[in-house]
Amino acid sequence: MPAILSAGFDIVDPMSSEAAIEVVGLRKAYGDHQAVAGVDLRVDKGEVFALLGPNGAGKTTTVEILEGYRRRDAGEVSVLGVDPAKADAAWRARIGIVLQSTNQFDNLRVGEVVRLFAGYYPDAEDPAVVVERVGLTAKAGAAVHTLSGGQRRRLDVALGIIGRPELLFLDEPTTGFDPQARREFWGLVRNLAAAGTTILLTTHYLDEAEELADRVGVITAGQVVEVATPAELGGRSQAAATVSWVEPDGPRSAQTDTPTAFVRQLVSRFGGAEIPGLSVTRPTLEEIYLKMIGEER
Ligand SMILES: Nc1ncnc2c1ncn2[C@@H]1O[C@H](COP(=O)(O)OP(=O)(O)OP(=O)(O)O)[C@@H](O)[C@H]1O
Repeated sequence: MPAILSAGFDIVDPMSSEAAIEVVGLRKAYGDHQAVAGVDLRVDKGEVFALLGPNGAGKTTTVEILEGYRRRDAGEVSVLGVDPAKADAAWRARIGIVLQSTNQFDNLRVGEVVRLFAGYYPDAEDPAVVVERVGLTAKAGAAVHTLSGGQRRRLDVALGIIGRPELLFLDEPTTGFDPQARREFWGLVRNLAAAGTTILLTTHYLDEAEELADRVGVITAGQVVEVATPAELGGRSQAAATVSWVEPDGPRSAQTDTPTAFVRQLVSRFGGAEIPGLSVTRPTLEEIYLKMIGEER
């Protein structure tokens, strides 16, 4: 070994130094069923990454292995530079997990539960600040069992972020939220991301993935079939556009790779006048995603 390394320097691989999560060839079977069948994944530090996939695709199994809650059968896994299967309390304090609600703290008050969790971490955030960030200040003195479903989920998020995690796991975080609560929650996630927190999100809401994620990974049948930005997934950015408009005798639409040229022709045909009902659309993330998983099934 060169002297410089034996003198206590770490070997830093420039390719992996900015990865929060690196997974190569991850496998996990339950009995005969191969739930995770060779997953490769890399999430960069500071990134918001969404895992998408149909029910039973292997998302939760993968995430639980990354969280250190489930053993793998094979593969290499590094989370914040540590193998979660061998992780200790110091590593655990660096990650945040938003668990599905338990009934354990039902009789405590919101502020009390957050303060209780703050005591588990070496460098916890001020509980009152976290309660404010998740929009529960007005409920700080309320018993947990009196919260609505959406308020309860915000409390789960508060408990996930109280330890100032470098990496936050959010498993289907807005299930059961009303539209306004979802938007407020998205704002909270954006603020966390802006402050540098890496976030791994699983969701069945394509609009949520599109709003929040820098990149999405689609898992089907235990394998990652594509990783891309929401704008580029499944060739979306190159997909044909649909131009729609209304002629005197009824609505029309056309698919085209050159919508600008198409609209220019329409403009000249309408003599420069306003074209009734004109719209130009590309496939939504949901349409692209459903096509992708339909092809995989
Ligand atoms: N503890 C377990 N024992 C046996 N089989 C399991 C267990 N947990 C998950 N499975 C199976 O492994 C497969 C992957 O499940 P997993 O929960 O990882 O999928 P998922 O993508 O998270 O699905 P969902 O979107 O429904 O949450 C499924 O077929 C599931 O039935």
